Amino acid sequence: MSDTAAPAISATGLTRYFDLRCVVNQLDFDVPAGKVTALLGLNGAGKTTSIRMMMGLLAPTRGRCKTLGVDSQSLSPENRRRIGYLVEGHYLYPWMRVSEIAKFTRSFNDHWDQQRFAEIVAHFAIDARQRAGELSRGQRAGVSLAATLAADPELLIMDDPALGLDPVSRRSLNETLIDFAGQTTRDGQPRTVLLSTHLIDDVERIADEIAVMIAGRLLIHTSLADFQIRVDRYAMEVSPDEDPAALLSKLQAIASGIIEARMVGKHVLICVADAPNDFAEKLKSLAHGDVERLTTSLDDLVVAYLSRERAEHSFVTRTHHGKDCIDNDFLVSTLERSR
Ligand SMILES: Nc1ncnc2c1ncn2[C@@H]1O[C@H](COP(=O)(O)OP(=O)(O)OP(=O)(O)O)[C@@H](O)[C@H]1O
Repeated sequence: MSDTAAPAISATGLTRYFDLRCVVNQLDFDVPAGKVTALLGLNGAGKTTSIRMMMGLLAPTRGRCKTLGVDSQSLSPENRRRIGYLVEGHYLYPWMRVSEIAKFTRSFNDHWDQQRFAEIVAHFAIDARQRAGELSRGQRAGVSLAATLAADPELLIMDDPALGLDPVSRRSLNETLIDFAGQTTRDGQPRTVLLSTHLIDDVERIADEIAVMIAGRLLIHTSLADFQIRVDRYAMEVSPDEDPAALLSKLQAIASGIIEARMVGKHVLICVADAPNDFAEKLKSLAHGDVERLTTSLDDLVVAYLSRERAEHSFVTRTHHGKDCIDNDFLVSTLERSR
């Protein structure tokens, strides 16, 4: 899929207030067609509110959003047919058998794929004769997923679909998603997935792109590979009487992308984006011992961003103009002592 194709979702200045509180703040966010994009953020970051505006279920206070090329506030039933929307909770009529849920849902869906429904249901080890009320939470998630995907959506938006699922159900969900995202629709359109989640391990398995929201703002949006390449962690040994504020200033003087610096025991753990080539060398000149570049999981990197109270260093590789934009306006770091 070419990166120049029109985005599946394109939000411009999307903003939402509840009373006087701004919960989504000037969101510029393109969700590329044909890719799986994971939207991350702490509780209350504004993910669900953003998704509801993208789905046309909530009006923005300012700004706008095009979903599959149409203003999200004016999506027709035909437009909506191309969008699958799955939220956590997975409500199903408890008295319906799984097979009846399929029959019921397909009755208002021209593109229904019964084989896909049956395969997904089987993947979650569900007997189609069971009633929804008898299913476990994971199985209910499986039926909702099957019903959503059997409708052959071009755009799939999922809000925390794996919430509360056991590891086996989560694996089934992830495998189903990977399989689904890799296929085109019956009309030959690439499939796009936007997934809000707290499960970073899952993101690593299924997402192409990662977007991070903090306090209503989009802080990072880039490819997963780029994120992992651009963000690094180091451990630097320091003297026990090191002054944290002075050390932080020195760190910021050698790299503008300091995301987090935490004192743990006699080490400072530093998370940095776009570190200059000589960063490790310069750290050595500040250290009172070893400097080590840490092998770091995606979880470590994301948590370093999320653990800040305020949005700090950010990079959004996917702008409307397709160019990289590094926004250091939010670079306000504090060095924390946690010993
Ligand atoms: N209808 C509403 N009225 C008032 N405040 C709301 C409403 N909906 C959401 N909020 C507030 O907006 C903020 C953002 O909520 P939102 O559900 O978008 O966050 P989220 O990132 O999806 O969080 P979570 O990860 O917990 O699902 C929260 O502080 C929430 O309390």
